[in-house]
Amino acid sequence: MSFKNIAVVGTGYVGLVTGVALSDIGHSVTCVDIDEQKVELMQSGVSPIYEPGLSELMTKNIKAGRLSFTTKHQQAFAGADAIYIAVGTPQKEDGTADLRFIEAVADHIAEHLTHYAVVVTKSTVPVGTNDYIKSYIDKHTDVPFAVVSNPEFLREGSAVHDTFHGDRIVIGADSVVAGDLIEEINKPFGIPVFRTDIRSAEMIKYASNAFLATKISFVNEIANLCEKLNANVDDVARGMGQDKRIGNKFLNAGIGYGGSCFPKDTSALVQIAGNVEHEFTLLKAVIEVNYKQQRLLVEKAREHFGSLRGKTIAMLGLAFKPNTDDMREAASIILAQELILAGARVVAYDPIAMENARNVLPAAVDYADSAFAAIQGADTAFVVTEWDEICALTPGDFKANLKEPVVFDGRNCFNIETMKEAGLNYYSVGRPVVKTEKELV
Ligand SMILES: NC(=O)c1ccc[n+]([C@@H]2O[C@H](COP(=O)([O-])OP(=O)(O)OC[C@H]3O[C@@H](n4cnc5c(N)ncnc54)[C@H](O)[C@@H]3O)[C@@H](O)[C@H]2O)c1
Ligand SMILES: O=c1ccn([C@@H]2O[C@H](COP(=O)(O)OP(=O)(O)O[C@H]3O[C@H](CO)[C@@H](O)[C@H](O)[C@H]3O)[C@@H](O)[C@H]2O)c(=O)[nH]1
Repeated sequence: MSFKNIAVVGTGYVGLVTGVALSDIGHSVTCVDIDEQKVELMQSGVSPIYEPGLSELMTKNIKAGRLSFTTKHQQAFAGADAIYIAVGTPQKEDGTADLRFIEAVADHIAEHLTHYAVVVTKSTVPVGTNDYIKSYIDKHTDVPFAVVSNPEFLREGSAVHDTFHGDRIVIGADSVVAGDLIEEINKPFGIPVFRTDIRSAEMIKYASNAFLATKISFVNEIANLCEKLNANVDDVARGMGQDKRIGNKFLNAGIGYGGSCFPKDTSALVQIAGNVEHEFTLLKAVIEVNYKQQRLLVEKAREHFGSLRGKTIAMLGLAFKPNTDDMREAASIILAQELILAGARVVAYDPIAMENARNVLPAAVDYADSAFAAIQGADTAFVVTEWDEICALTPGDFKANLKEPVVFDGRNCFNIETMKEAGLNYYSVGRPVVKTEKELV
């Protein structure tokens, strides 16, 4: 195996983790980003994002001389065998993918490419985008190059683990030689490789995310039914999941999916379908179910209290999932907005995402230093993200600190029986409501 020179463009969750992992398996990697502050941090060995295990691996490979950072594309591309594109493809107002950052990278490649290299697209891009990138660069340079689609499947919060232990690596290439190079680069990971054409690879990414989002909205609809029929969705999901054809993953009912991928990628796929005059009815329903689900706790609290005006609500967990500092499309944003609009006071806490949260939550939100501090003196608590620290609160903690013994749990963190024994009113998702004797009279 010969190690390669690799440039990675964009050092977000995908680019930085990819660059660090590729250097760890032996390649010589230069990461380039336009954000000077970020690059300065990374040059000093500090990761600008929170991702378990990333900092350690970063420091190790910088020290080994295999990993460096720059703001200069020309420097990163010099001598590169492969140029990985890992910039953002956010959602535009109409739901389509914004390819501005991809086009900017294509411009850089056209300007600075001096020798044959394989351009590898890691970013999630609509079907046909790699063809567009190819023709875009082609128009501006005579230097030969190939384009390969290599979509990324890592999850935030376990990005390093997923990169080393992924289920598959998808390589979409029209040039066999270029596909072979990317397969060779990835060989040390020891992960099964799936080879296909470029457009199918692009579609695999959207189809995978849309399918996972569908699983979540499906189980959430089952949860809503369970509430009306007095069944328990946790048991229903466990019973369903034992059928190997269904599988037990991604069947956790709750307040829906957030994050930087599912919301934008499901919307983009609806648009991609629309562009070829296909109405993706199923996916539209998945999105609609999620919209309602993200607002569920406010509805439940309104039903319990009547008015929320003047109530103080401890919001426990702000990131879109545990083990990340990412606030993109987090349910906490919607919940905080709705609560403030209803005249409530919100006291928020998250172990890691608080700094990012301050930039996106309404200005009226107050912050606490711990989960425990957040519930002290609050009327009620909303469990929004299932961080260990939050799930470690005991029913006794809630009972002793909340003004009213009522908890709204959006992630089914707590045991119904123990909440009942502690004398709490406890609302979760798709499970029987626990009401104190007093309430039931
Ligand atoms: N976040 C995830 O978990 C995840 C997983 C799989 C796939 N993806 C996809 O990967 C892509 C990247 O996502 P992300 O979350 O890592 O994005 P991000 O927003 O966290 O990071 C993008 C980075 O690119 C940099 N950048 C923008 N333009 C640049 C340019 N011209 N040159 C150099 N750097 C530039 C930005 O400064 C930023 O640091 C998206 O298409 C996303 O859909 C994301
Ligand atoms: O059973 C479940 C599983 C997840 N979620 C929610 O779904 C969202 C997304 O979770 P997860 O998929 O774990 O995190 P992401 O980092 O967004 O990862 C998804 O999006 C990435 C970006 O495309 C892909 O690479 C990954 O494969 C895909 O899992 C979060 O809000 C979770 O709370 C549920 O509500 N129930």
